[in-house]
Amino acid sequence: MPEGMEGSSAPRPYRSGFITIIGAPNMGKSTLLNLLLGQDLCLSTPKPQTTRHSILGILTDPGDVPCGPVDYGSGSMTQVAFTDTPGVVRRRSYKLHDNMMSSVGKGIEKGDLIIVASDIFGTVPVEEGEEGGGVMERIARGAKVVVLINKIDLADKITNKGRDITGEEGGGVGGQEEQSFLDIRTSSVASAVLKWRAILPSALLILPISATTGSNVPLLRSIIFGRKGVQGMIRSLGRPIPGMFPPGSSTISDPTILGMVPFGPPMFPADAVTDRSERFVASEIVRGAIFGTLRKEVPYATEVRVTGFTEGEKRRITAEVIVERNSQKGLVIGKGGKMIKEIGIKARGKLEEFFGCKIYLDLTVKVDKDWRKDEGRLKEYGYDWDR
Ligand SMILES: Nc1nc2c(ncn2[C@@H]2O[C@H](COP(=O)(O)OP(=O)(O)OP(=O)(O)O)[C@@H](O)[C@H]2O)c(=O)[nH]1
Repeated sequence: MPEGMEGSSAPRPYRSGFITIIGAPNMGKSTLLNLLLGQDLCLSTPKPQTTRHSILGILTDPGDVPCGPVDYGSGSMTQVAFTDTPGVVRRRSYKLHDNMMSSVGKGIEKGDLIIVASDIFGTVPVEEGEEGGGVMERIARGAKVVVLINKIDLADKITNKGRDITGEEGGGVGGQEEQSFLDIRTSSVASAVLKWRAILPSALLILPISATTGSNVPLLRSIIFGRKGVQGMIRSLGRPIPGMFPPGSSTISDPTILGMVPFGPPMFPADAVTDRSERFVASEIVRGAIFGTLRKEVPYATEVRVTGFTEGEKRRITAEVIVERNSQKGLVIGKGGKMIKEIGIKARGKLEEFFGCKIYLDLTVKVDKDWRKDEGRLKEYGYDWDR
């Protein structure tokens, strides 16, 4: 039994399960998971296709959770292992894309609940078959699904301000009418909800959120963990948006909410955050600094390999930045080493924040021609075909 899990053999007081977050590139999947976890585990940048590996983020809710039909009180516990997956790409140009989509498919297979992340700018349907990683087929075999319409903080930018999303007469701002759900009054959000309801009629919930401002994320969390009072929380928010709940129901019934995560003993120690190694996290942080510094295609052609990682209060991390061409090597290094220095400063700051200690970072740049096309090289760089 893993350390910290002693006494977890009785299955009933626990719920534990996998929730897989999927969606098109740049929908805010990683931002959302970081917010749920309360730390920056996953790379989130304005560039699409930042996420290349599926990453498990573990959240354990230790108490005051009604874990099902029976309220077990403060000894109850729910553990959710969220999987952040790469954005679903339609055009696969490299073996790397095959690996990314393979991990989406594996995540979908593993998920007890699938969260489909979308945004208000144009819903990208999850297609059947390879492009969608088989999500429709998985739902047909019993996976539950929740759709999130992210980036509602930007809704005003693309739609008429002040329009009541319920579409009912007299629903304008400042009237005497009942408050519409969460006071989101933009038609873009309302039409996105209806669009997704048509695509995934069985979705348990279609919820507008903002992963940057946190709008509705506490509600999402309470729903996932089946917290006490969640029904009241939903009711207090006002009229539901048409299509938010499955046909025929105006809210989620208690058993459905409480059943999002199945019964079972915890899968990880209560203080676990991820199943990934510290070296992996370090390589992702350096890759994030590259995405945040370099332009156009270059970040996509780079990989980071941590070659040295010491423990202790002052850590030394050595890493290779791998590129595909000599010309890219020049761009990564920059005039007089300016670029690599900037990447190093950004990465070191984030590394120190994550690991909570002083970091010495040594970066070197290396060319490995066409590494993205070569399965063997991908495996060597940690692209796992089994997860
Ligand atoms: N305004 C706004 N921006 C957001 C929100 N959520 C995410 N973003 C931004 O959207 C961009 C993409 O976010 P990510 O979390 O990297 O998206 P992703 O879906 O993981 O992206 P892939 O790596 O392509 O799969 C980043 O610049 C985020 O800061 C949101 O709710 N509102």
